Amino acid sequence: MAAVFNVVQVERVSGPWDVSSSSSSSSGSSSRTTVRLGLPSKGRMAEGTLNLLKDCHLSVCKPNPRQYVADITELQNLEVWFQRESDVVRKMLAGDIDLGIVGYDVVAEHGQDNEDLVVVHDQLGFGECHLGLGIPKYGIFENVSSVSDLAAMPQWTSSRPLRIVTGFTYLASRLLKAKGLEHIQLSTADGALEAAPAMGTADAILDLVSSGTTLRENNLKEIEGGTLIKSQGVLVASKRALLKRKGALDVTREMLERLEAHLRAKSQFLLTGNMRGESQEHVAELVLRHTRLSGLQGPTISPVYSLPDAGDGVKVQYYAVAICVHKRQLYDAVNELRKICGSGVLVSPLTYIFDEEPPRWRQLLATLQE
Ligand SMILES: Nc1ncnc2c1ncn2[C@@H]1O[C@H](COP(=O)(O)OP(=O)(O)OP(=O)(O)O)[C@@H](O)[C@H]1O
Ligand SMILES: O=P(O)(O)OC[C@H]1O[C@H](OP(=O)(O)OP(=O)(O)O)[C@H](O)[C@@H]1O
Ligand SMILES: [Mg+2]
Repeated sequence: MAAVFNVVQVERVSGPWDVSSSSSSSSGSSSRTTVRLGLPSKGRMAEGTLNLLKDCHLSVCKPNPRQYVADITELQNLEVWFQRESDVVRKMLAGDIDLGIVGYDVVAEHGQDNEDLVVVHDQLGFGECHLGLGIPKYGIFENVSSVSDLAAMPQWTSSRPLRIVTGFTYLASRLLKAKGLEHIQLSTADGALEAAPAMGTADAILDLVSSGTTLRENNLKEIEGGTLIKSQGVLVASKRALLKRKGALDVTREMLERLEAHLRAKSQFLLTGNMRGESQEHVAELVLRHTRLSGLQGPTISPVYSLPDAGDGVKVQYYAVAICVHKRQLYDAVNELRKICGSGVLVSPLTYIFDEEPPRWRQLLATLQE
């Protein structure tokens, strides 16, 4: 097991990265003319990141796991660097990377509240987990079900604090006290933290949880109030880079727009069906009054022209209705269209829904002006 910190000491000691040195760019960063995007080189977040970018038609070519530099054809003047997630954040603070996609937990722990970091998109929809306390189900913890129960246990004193093992010492030292845990002692380890209580090397753990299987398999439980942060993949940037590096803000905007538009579209299907009706207005009325289908702004309705059996000239008997529906509502939507005599319903996936300027972009510009 690595170093043991007393909470009070941890607060005074700099983290793995001395943030105070981050205000000066590392050598060469100011003369660099390309924009750099840092992506996870391995682990859970690597695949999710590459898949999401691919779905946004921002394909990063990574033919082998040992390739650490790449580019994205669609984004000019951009270099992609594959790094461990914590290094993406550290290098961003040092001025060596401008933008990155990593788990929010890594930004919170290794960014250490540095004001240069700005989360541009906070919900990329993969890598969901939370940082939570895990305590044994057995022994003195058997009836402990909340952080307040844990804090109220007479066992923890300044000479015998609650020993918590975690890879998140910065967040632990910042957030656990605020939850009322007075007497705690932090220690760190690189992995398999869940073994520590049974080994007797810690009383509790503070680690990432997603399915909860590892906790369960090790006879540990989560408790009410024990979640410190929720996390998922985020797009993060260096404010200095966005303000000073030529092209950084343009690349960020394009990435943000594509991500927003894709993440919005991902949950939707486009339905088109033909309906008999007297006019576009009549069909619109049927759809709007007799179904719960309204699409983004409302249904799009267009005439379907056909040649009648006898006579000349084209005739309109059908109208095509196009509507976006949530994937979960697909079957209900098809039935609703059928109810008002819709037929031949085609269903297509959507790649993007570009709306007006994304609120996250406006938010970013406001943050940059602060
Ligand atoms: N159940 C989970 N456990 C850990 N991380 C998760 C989980 N679910 C999502 N994540 C995300 O994945 C990131 C860690 O990924 P991973 O465990 O593959 O890398 P790592 O811990 O850095 O590598 P290693 O485990 O080899 O040291 C976390 O920072 C978090 O954002
Ligand atoms: O809630 P679960 O779905 O069970 O996931 C949680 C576990 O996954 C992670 O470990 P990882 O697999 O990264 O192994 P490591 O300890 O070697 O990093 C994390 O540190 C937990 O131990
Ligand atoms: Mg891990």
